[in-house]
Amino acid sequence: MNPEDSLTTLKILLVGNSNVGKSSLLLRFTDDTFLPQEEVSATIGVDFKVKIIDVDGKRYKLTIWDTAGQERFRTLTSSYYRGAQGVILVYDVSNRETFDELENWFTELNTYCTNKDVVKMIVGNKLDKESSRVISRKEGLAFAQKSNTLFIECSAKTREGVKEAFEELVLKIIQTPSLWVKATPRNNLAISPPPKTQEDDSCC
Ligand SMILES: Nc1nc2c(ncn2[C@@H]2O[C@H](COP(=O)(O)OP(=O)(O)OP(=O)(O)O)[C@@H](O)[C@H]2O)c(=O)[nH]1
Repeated sequence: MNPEDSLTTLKILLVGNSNVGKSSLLLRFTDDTFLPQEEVSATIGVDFKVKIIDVDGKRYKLTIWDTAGQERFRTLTSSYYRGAQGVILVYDVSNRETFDELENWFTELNTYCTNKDVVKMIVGNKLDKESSRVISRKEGLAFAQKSNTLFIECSAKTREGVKEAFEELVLKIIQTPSLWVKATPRNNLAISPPPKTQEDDSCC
């Protein structure tokens, strides 16, 4: 058996307006690469990548799904959300419209997400464009707090904050036991135990 098959698999989605940098964040996180503007094309439908990461001393297999921000390229919305444990809502710190439209992304997420405890994170991307920033960190954070989500600013271009965003999201997912559903080859859905804590060690 491939050792990767026994890993806990977590499904994470990237949503947000077109051009905010969802595909770039995914590429930076999985391949540590940033494509020049002329090589970037809009996502059509859905794309996904797999990445193995270690968080809190344990190894996880992430399947990270990237959707098209443009309405005309969006397909299969409900199947995309099904079973997701984490959702990253991305906006561009230099574009107010992408921030204002986060409300619509929340509505879509609340309509289609099957996990009621799904962990949500708001990510303000393009932090490197400091001189054209229109959403302050304070405003982004206030919205995230109001929406009860995690928050981080980052730049797919400079890599600042990207790894931290995914790691923080995964950490929160593993701290949410109701999301611990693991696919195994024999019985399709098995609940895996929550991570061991210090309390466990001291118990009995
Ligand atoms: N300066 C800067 N530009 C970025 C950053 N991230 C992405 N971009 C640029 O923003 C543009 C859009 O990036 P994409 O990753 O294709 O955006 P997307 O959200 O996946 O777009 P859709 O596929 O249409 O939904 C590209 O020209 C990227 O090079 C960043 O952190 N900083």
